[in-house]
Amino acid sequence: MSEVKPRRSVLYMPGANERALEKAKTLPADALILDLEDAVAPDAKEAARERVCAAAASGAYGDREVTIRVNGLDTEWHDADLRAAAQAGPAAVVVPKVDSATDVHNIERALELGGAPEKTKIWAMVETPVAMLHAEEIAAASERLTVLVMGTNDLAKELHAEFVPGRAPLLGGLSLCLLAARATGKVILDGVYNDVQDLAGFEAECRQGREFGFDGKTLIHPGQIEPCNRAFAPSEGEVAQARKIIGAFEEAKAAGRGVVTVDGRMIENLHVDNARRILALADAIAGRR
Ligand SMILES: CC(C)(COP(=O)(O)OP(=O)(O)OC[C@H]1O[C@@H](n2cnc3c(N)ncnc32)[C@H](O)[C@@H]1OP(=O)(O)O)[C@@H](O)C(=O)NCCC(=O)NCCSC(=O)C[C@H](O)C(=O)O
Ligand SMILES: [Mg+2]
Repeated sequence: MSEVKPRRSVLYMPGANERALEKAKTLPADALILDLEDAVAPDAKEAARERVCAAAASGAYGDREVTIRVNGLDTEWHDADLRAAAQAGPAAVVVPKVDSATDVHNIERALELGGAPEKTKIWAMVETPVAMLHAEEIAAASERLTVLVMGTNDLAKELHAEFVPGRAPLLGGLSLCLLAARATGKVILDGVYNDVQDLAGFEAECRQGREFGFDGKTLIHPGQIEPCNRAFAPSEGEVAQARKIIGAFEEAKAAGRGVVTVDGRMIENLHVDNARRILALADAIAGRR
């Protein structure tokens, strides 16, 4: 099994907000997105770029993966953002509104020309109707692309959709992107929940994302981190069940059988693979400082 990195909670923070950048050093998020796009006003873009790149290069964020979200491909800031990010060498460059494999190839080339280290990956935001329809070609476009990030605010805006509990208007797009991520072996993160005071609504959306198969969720406020970590981590019960399944299957295999029941349910090889994935994620979470 390839290395498992927990990406349960991935917190955006405005790149111009010095206090938030400092605060993030102690927050229990698995990853951070230092934002140069939506959360930064045009006049503050250049100062934010410098601040964010210095933060990403500082090594001051411990185990947290530090990424930089650059401005979109069609903006006046994009090229300079990518050049500066390539030099800073974050864990990833998060690129908004990626619509095609060609976009991914252009980003990849710019990172190479900018001298980005191998460790700097591409996280592509999928947040337009075109991206939903091109999700597979985007996900498959490059090995450097390791993560798809749902942009559900932009997607809702483009669809003229409303935000409703259960997210019915967005489910088609979410499913297409999940299919694309799993078909190509990429990680996929759910979109943000905008009401930072509605904990019950947030928890329900985390549960839905987990049930769908998302690896984690993007967040906008520190108060969302702990409930999100809980929602996307295997529970004690799930870990115990995974161990039971693996044990029972090993016994059956030793007795020459390829199928067994655990608590009345059929268990085959594929269920054991899933149980191993759960244990690997639980171990990776336990191994975090
Ligand atoms: C949403 C907020 C504007 C709320 O701000 P505020 O009311 O000031 O929050 P609090 O007073 O409750 O803050 C308490 C303390 O926490 C710090 N804080 C707040 N948010 C963050 C954060 N994101 N990261 C780190 N630290 C944060 C405050 O500084 C307070 O600290 P202290 O003073 O020491 O007590 C605000 O939370 C915010 O700006 N959030 C991020 C917004 C953002 O990044 N938006 C862009 C990304 S989302 C997006 O673009 C989605 C996508 O593209 C799509 O299409 O869907
Ligand atoms: Mg967006």
